[in-house]
Amino acid sequence: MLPTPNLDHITSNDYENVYEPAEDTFLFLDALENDIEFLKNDVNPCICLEIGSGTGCVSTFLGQLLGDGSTLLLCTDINPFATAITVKTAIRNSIHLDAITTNLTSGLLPRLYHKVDILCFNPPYVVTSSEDVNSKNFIERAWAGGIYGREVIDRMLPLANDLLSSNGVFYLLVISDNKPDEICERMWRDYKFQFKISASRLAGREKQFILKFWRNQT
Ligand SMILES: C[S@@+](CC[C@H](N)C(=O)[O-])C[C@H]1O[C@@H](n2cnc3c(N)ncnc32)[C@H](O)[C@@H]1O
Repeated sequence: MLPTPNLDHITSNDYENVYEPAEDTFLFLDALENDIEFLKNDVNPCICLEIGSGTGCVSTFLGQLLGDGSTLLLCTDINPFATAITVKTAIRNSIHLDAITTNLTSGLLPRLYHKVDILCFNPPYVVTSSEDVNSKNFIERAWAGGIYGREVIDRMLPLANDLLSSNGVFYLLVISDNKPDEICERMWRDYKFQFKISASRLAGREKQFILKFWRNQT
């Protein structure tokens, strides 16, 4: 396994405002590393986009896995502290990426000259009240997913359909409470995305899954 990105520039004070990498983050890294030959050879990405990049650990790791620096790495996060740290993490690990503070993909489209080939989202997925989804507290906003933990996820699904290139792939982290079967059915029914569970892990009592969606037979 490639070493995880160096995060020693991030202080405990930073983690009061930015989601600290946890089991879900590391499951994401595993799923990307397991798929790297497929991603390099079959997807051959021009643009990768991570929504909700937090510390930037996932996108920086993806940049390291892809290795040649020719893929444009873009990140968004609704939290300005997160986008600032995402850029620092990339620089600390000699990766170039751009990070934009915005809600999901708003404000991003004018910057895209090509559809997205690899889309990653480790969303707020914990079941909470709907009010918590729009909390002013950035840490709460990192995990609060509203009803069934699906409120942010459900806003992202149609955007994934709009953004992905024809051979693009979308990795989405979910937990059992989010009803992964229903998400997959919806992606197939509404957008004809094929799907599989790319990785899964029990973290405490929570079963986490990385769902992988794509359009073509790959
Ligand atoms: C579970 S954390 C994941 C962070 C990081 N990707 C990781 O794996 O460690 C979810 C991230 O999504 C961000 N987020 C929440 N709602 C968002 C939205 N509407 N648009 C963009 N980012 C959002 C949070 O600020 C947080 O950084």
